[in-house]
Amino acid sequence: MSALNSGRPIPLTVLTGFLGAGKTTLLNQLLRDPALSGTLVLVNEFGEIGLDHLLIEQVDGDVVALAGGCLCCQVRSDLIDTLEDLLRRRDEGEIPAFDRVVLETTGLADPVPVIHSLIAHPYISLRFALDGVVTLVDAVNGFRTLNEFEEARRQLYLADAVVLTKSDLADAATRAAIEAEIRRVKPELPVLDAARGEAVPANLFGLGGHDAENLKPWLAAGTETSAHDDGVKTTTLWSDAALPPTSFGMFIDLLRSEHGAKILRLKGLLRMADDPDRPVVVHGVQHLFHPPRRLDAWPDEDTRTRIVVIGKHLDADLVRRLYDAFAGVPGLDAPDRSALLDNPLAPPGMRR
Ligand SMILES: Nc1nc2c(ncn2[C@@H]2O[C@H](COP(=O)(O)OP(=O)(O)OP(=O)(O)O)[C@@H](O)[C@H]2O)c(=O)[nH]1
Repeated sequence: MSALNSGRPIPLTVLTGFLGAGKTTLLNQLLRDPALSGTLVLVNEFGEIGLDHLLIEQVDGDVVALAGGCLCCQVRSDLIDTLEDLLRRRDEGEIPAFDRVVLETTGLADPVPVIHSLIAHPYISLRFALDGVVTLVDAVNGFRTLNEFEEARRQLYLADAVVLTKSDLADAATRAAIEAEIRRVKPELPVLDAARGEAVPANLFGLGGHDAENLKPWLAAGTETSAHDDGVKTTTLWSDAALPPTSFGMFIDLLRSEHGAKILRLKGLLRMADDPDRPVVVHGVQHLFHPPRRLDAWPDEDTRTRIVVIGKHLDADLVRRLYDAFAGVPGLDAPDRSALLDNPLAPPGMRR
């Protein structure tokens, strides 16, 4: 019997994890599993423009049907409003009667207010039951992130299960150290290794929900969204022109070598000159840049290059000017591509 017919609350899993930990990647894997048919995925994004909902099986629009009987929707303003609207549409038969929800939070989200809204709201708490908080920890960057960001620590404290991602990219010592750190913080927590195929629905769902008693100290500590760490800002770059592949490589190299320590996350959908109809997706997470991936087609009608950079104390104007120089956007007082590449004073790797 579905949750609608039985009147039982709909289980809701919060999927959290710092910027670039691998939440969208894991969701895409999960959505291929028949165990998730009937699931609604809610994507919450940080930044002027969102790319995540486009990268989930490349869909756009309001509520979209995904292959395998799942739905996908973006939290546009407020989580409670979005959930209420979805319930109404579900109850009126406008959208299929989903019987599970997975909420992907933004990487910088403090999960406490999210969970508080879900369990304290008079109507929402009747219709949804918090099934668990699944926190992704990136084996490569996890240590630095846990040290530096209160949001990352809270994500770990509130977890009912941890998924360790990118252990395939970490050496044995780094992997062991991050696992030991997770166990130090929460010894009883199940730690599932994504690279070993342990992050499967059977291990991630039905975690038993949240014990309100355990949550009380956190909720008492403040239900307001904690301010993002000082100096964290999002910059969005757009460009109509197709980028020569070499230019983009150089832009990334320069950005990483000169400003890498200040970059928390870079995500881009790029229009490249060699094949403008098949955009390239790039992901940077702190110093780690993942191999670019080519899509078969643009995920929505916007075929411009879009890049979102989340930085800490990163000079947004400088990033924009650097990008414009490589993208060939003329600007006052800005170097063009050849000036950068032919300049004998350019940083190593940039000279021809
Ligand atoms: N090698 C490897 N790469 C991974 C793994 N998980 C994620 N990635 C890569 O890490 C990058 C970021 O992954 P996403 O899934 O976009 O991360 P996210 O947590 O959704 O990112 P935000 O939405 O910015 O917080 C992508 O290039 C992924 O392909 C993993 O277990 N191993």
